Amino acid sequence: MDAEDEIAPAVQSILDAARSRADPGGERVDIEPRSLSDALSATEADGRAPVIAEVKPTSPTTEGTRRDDPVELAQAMVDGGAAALSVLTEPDHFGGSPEYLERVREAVDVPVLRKDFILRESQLDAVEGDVVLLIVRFVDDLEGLLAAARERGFQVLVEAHTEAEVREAVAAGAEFIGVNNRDLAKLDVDLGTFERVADATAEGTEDVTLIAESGISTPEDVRRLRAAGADALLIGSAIMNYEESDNPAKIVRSNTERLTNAESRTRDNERTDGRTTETRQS
Ligand SMILES: O=C(O)c1ccccc1NCC(=O)[C@H](O)[C@H](O)COP(=O)(O)O
Repeated sequence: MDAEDEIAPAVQSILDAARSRADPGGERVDIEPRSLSDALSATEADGRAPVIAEVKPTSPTTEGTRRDDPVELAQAMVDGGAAALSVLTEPDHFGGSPEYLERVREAVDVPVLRKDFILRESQLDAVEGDVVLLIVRFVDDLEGLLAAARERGFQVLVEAHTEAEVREAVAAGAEFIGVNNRDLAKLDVDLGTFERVADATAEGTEDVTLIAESGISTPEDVRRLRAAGADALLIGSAIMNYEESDNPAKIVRSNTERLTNAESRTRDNERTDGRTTETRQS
């Protein structure tokens, strides 16, 4: 898909900023990553839904900016049972920074995803993380960038929004594919996106870890997406929007613990769509 095809002005602005951001300079990173597969499997084995909890101070669809210490937030998310963390490093639209990621990764022992809009190889070297995000729609040479990320030791979460993008990600060799429920053309969120795309690509993604992204805010949402085939769930706003009377650990916990009794596991069992799969390891 053409990156400039139908895109929300806020997303165009994010892309423009990513294109004009100076290269980080310095050395090429060389990472010994914490395994995302192992972290997701361990949570699963513990009878909980694997949640990747996101530290996102603000976003184009959020009002205001949270000024909480990212390290305290991250620790609360891990205390709440997050299998892994995602940290925004995009500064201009999400209030993130590579330094936040560095501090968070030092403070926790779960894998940390660098959430940013990476368009070219040099941007991979801004900071060490365990996983980087590449968005199919925005990357010109997905295979090349995937290889460049892996050469540095990163695991890669390849983000898609449509069936065609998932197929592109699979063809490029992605092991982790995120299906974003947020349409970057309009910024609407529709959990049905994951359901439709996972169903349409069931044949072909058997060996892929599928992650449902965006718009997930209740244990019911988690159950619904797990039933549709999500191996893990990426949750940002629902945690970041916690009220003063609440806390992020409690919100993460509510989205994992309550699933213990749900009959929703997908990949290790016979799926409701009749697809039988094996336990995923990579
Ligand atoms: O979050 C946004 O408003 C946003 C706007 C434009 C492009 C990307 C955006 N978010 C990136 C993400 O992928 C989400 O932060 C992530 O999936 C978590 O979503 P949510 O739980 O809905 O915060």
